[in-house]
Amino acid sequence: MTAAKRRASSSNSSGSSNTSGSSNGNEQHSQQQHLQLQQQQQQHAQTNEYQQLLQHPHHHYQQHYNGDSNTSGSNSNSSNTQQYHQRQQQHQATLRDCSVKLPLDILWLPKSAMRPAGPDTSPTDCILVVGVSRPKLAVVFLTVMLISLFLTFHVLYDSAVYNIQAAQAVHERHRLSMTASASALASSSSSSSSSGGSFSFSSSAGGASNHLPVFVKPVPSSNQLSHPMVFPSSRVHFPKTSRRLPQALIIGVRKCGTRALLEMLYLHPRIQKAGGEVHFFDRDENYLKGLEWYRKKMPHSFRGQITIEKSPSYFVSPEVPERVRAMNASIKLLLIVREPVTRAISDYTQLRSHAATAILPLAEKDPPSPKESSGGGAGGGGAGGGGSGTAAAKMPTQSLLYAKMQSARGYDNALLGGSGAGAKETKGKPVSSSLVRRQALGSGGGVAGAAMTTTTMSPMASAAQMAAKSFEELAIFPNGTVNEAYRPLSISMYHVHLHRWLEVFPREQLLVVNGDRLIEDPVSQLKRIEAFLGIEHRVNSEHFYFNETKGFYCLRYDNGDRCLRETKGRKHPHVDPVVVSRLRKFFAEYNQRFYELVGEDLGWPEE
Ligand SMILES: Nc1ncnc2c1ncn2[C@@H]1O[C@H](COP(=O)(O)OS(=O)(=O)O)[C@@H](OP(=O)(O)O)[C@H]1O
Repeated sequence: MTAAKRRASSSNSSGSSNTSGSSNGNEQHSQQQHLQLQQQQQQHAQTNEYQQLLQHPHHHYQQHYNGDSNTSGSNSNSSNTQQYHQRQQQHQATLRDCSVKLPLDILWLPKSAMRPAGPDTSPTDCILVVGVSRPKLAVVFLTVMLISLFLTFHVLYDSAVYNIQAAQAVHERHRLSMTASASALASSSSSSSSSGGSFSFSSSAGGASNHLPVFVKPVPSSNQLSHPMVFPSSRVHFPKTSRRLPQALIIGVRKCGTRALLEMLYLHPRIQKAGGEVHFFDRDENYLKGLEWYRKKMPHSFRGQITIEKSPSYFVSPEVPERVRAMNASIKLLLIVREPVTRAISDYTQLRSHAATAILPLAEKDPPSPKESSGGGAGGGGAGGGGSGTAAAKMPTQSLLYAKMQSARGYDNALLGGSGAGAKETKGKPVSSSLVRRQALGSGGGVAGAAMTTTTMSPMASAAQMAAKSFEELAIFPNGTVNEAYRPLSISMYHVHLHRWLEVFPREQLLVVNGDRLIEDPVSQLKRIEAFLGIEHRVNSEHFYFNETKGFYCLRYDNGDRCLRETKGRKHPHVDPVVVSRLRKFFAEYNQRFYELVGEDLGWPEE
């Protein structure tokens, strides 16, 4: 207690004794003052004790305990003393531990060190004085701690964001695959003929994204991040997905296993695929829509993934190589080939199947008039062609089927023996074909094709003929010569088409995949392709199992086993071995030229 306060206290107390009997009011007043004074004295004593404690904590602590034992007076005994000593030893051990381990001197204060913050505050408001012996070190220490905390948080945040995005991408991949399957079912009649019936079970993204139902929310584009960022994106690169133009193309050949190849490659985590055949480079109406249109047909992919699209008709369309180079001169090209005669028979089998499916429903109803169907093609009849849009709307099924058949005729009239008006394309979108024929076949082709024009024959008759003719009839003329203009045969003249590609792209940019080997031993072919694409070897035998019923390898994805659809691996019709032999001899020379171009002998039989 200070001297001034002591004086005030004594004068107050003497004043109160002097006036004690004078009046009740004075008495109450002096009692209040006395109480206040007592409180102040108490607080002052506590402050002194606290200051002593800060200066001599050990000493004070001892006194504190001593005081306790003194108050208990005669009750103090040996067990109390023992307890006290034990507690004191524990306490001192704590002090020693802390001061040794840390670079800072930390003073642990007992609970009794907590004191009211000031005379005006309530006893519950306490202050704790923290003393730092080395303030600079403490600042560094605290800063390091704060930075590590921040970085830890940041790393956790980033990994959470990454996981969310990755999950979204996987979900999107699956969702698009499901949607594509659904839309493929819905539009199978209009698309299967044009895609050669090759729309697969697991098509995803790409063209399929076009058909997303309205209730499916699109994935936010790469440029819009749907989460707040700790750092600006220029400094931290979150793995983003976006639609990218393909870095690799499966350019053909039709019926050589292009779908199987794409699905097998899709087993690789670095590969993203466009689901449907986009036909960007070979169809003028698509090509004129521009690269942005094409890009939007591509699936979402992470940076570092390779987007692949396959449209087998690219291989045989003369304008395609230049167009592809204009998009990306360093693009990687995959060409899958198969023994040419088997390929031609496979082609014939598919064309005949399309013709048959086109006939069946039409036979039950009157065929639509040519006028009604004139605007159609695969896109369906209606207003665009000058036909009756209303009529088309009233008979969607019939129109669709008719359109499908017409589109099949575009290529499939080749089934009747020639290249025909629409022979260049495969999806009922006629583009000038004479040039193709001249380039591919020289002067020999087109005789039979010219004899059979689709305009002179009713669709049903045409389809019926398509379905009725045998492969032998179509491939070999009655005089025994080979019908080179027959489309399934002309496509099998690989060297003609490849020549055009190699005029535009260096040989190293093109990998020839053996389709016959892909059927028998997919892993060996995929290993080559992985190396060619510059991605690590990931697809192995665990990803496949042989399906006895189907007679083909089926694929093991993370979420289940799948085989290609039944349009892949159709049973081929029996073809007269004499015809097969005749055709093999015919192709022997062409095959040799092809081997020379690719620098590899694929060993196809010559008779
Ligand atoms: N694993 C597996 N499963 C099923 N089918 C397989 C497989 N691997 C290759 N193939 C062969 O692929 C042939 C179809 O080729 P494409 O996919 O290029 O046809 S299409 O041009 O897209 O229509 C198809 O031809 P066909 O047998 O004549 O139907 C198959 O022989």
